Amino acid sequence: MAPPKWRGAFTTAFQSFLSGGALLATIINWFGSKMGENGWRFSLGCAGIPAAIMTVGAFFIPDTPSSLIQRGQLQKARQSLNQVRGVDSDTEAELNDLIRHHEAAKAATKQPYKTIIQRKYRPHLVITTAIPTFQQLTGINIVAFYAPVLFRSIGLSVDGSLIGAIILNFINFSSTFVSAYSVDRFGRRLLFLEAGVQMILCQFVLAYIFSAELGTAGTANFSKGSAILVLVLMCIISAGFGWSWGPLTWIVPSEILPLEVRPAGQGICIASNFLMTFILSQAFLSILCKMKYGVFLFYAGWVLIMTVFMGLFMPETKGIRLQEMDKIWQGHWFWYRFVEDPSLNYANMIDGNQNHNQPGHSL
Ligand SMILES: OC[C@H]1O[C@](O)(CO)[C@@H](O)[C@@H]1O
Repeated sequence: MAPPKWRGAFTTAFQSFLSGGALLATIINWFGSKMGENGWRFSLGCAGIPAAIMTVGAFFIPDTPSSLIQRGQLQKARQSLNQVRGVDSDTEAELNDLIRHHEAAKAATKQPYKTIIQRKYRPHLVITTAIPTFQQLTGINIVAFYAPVLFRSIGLSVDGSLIGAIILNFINFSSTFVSAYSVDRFGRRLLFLEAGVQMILCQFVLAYIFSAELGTAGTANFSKGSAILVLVLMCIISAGFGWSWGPLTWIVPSEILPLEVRPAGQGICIASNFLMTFILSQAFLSILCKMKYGVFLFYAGWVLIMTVFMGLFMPETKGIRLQEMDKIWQGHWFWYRFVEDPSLNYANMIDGNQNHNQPGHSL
């Protein structure tokens, strides 16, 4: 529904609300911690408020043009598209594209999971699974879930640890706005690559500080200066995450998945993310006890791998219309061999040439 030019900024709102919710929850918990034994009831009760807003708000969400087309309401779809794009814009071409994709989707949705494992969807499947899995391997939820515990272990008071967690969440939330501003101007790849380097460097320095202050015994006391440095470095990691892997994990799959495999792809994307969140949060304490400061090197290693992966396999998708997304795979140095090039096939049909796909240009 979002115009391609501003699609990244619009989709970033999803992550802004997620991290905004986490920030609010941390603040509520901080108030809860001051309320004595009923504090947890207050914290838990507040969780019902957004659920109520969502339930009521659902009645006011407008239908998207795609959904109207799926239900055969073409006239309403046209009106809806005109409403979104403005009455002056020529929306007929876009409407026809959407109808064409819908026809393809209808043919494929009988067996969506069987469809998405076809060879021509390999780039979509790999990227849609890799990004949400990697997102968790940045270690962000370890920072999110265990920040107060980590802050306690470096000598901060209970109150100080909760405030530290609020600061971290605030940085994470604010940086999603940096992403909203830059993602459609500078592109997705730049944000992935820049934030990757930023997070790796901070994780290395964190490993060094923890090893120098705590060694492997984990019993020494942190100096105040080091404790502050730890908080600052974690904030820098949080900021990098907030303007890259946080929102881009939802933006990229939503823009690369063609309609015919979109439901299956989105399902795989969310499932990979939640599965990885579950595994890492369950394993974290054991990993921490075994690896001590090495846990930061563990995550730095993963961020290095995923940054190289993005550099090699993730084409730029900024401003590309969904209907034209095929072209970016056809022009990619690696993925071109998996996708079909309809224009070449058409050419073959006309002049009988047996052309093979050639990468047009490397993205
Ligand atoms: O994108 C979702 C991820 O982002 C966070 O909300 C942090 O900002 C994580 O808790 C979650 O796993």
